Amino acid sequence: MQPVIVRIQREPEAEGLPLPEYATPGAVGLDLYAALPENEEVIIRPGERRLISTGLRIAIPSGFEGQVRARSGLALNYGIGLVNAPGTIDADFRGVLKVLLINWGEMPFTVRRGERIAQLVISPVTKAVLEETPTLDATQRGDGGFGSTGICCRPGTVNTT
Ligand SMILES: O=c1ccn([C@H]2C[C@H](O)[C@@H](COP(=O)(O)OP(=O)(O)OP(=O)(O)O)O2)c(=O)[nH]1
Ligand SMILES: [Mg+2]
Repeated sequence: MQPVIVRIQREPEAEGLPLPEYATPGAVGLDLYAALPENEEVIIRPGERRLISTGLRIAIPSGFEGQVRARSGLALNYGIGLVNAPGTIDADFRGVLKVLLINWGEMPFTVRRGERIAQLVISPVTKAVLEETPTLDATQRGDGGFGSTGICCRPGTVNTT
């Protein structure tokens, strides 16, 4: 796999923090660090959402996108997710990358400087060219969706519980 170069710039708030990094050689997400001031913590109460800065600006090359994804450990242990999961980082975005956390759990969750709050996946994307047409080709699925093949079970079986 040929790595793609993503240029990154730190704001003063991110000085002293590690750059986002892959936790293991096979990891696909770069862990993102909260760039809160040293003496400031953010408490997210159950049901609340908070925007946390990474203090970083990045330039994703054209043909790629960034996806901000939740960390499953925070989700499992504290109910912490992303309101806009996954967050979309456009290739032309040059603002400060931020993470929109939400507390789906039962306990207040505290975010402190330097904590790994989410992960950034860089993915290739394709651009669509829309062609308007009066008819579309027929398919086996047709208009079916939203559980048309069966809600929970093997296709064609009925959930009786
Ligand atoms: O979790 C996120 C999601 C987005 N962004 C930044 C990068 C992205 O390129 C920009 C716009 O995001 P999006 O297109 O999802 O939001 P929008 O509501 O459509 O805003 P806009 O009108 O600016 O596109 O905001 C973040 O920093 N974090
Ligand atoms: Mg947008």
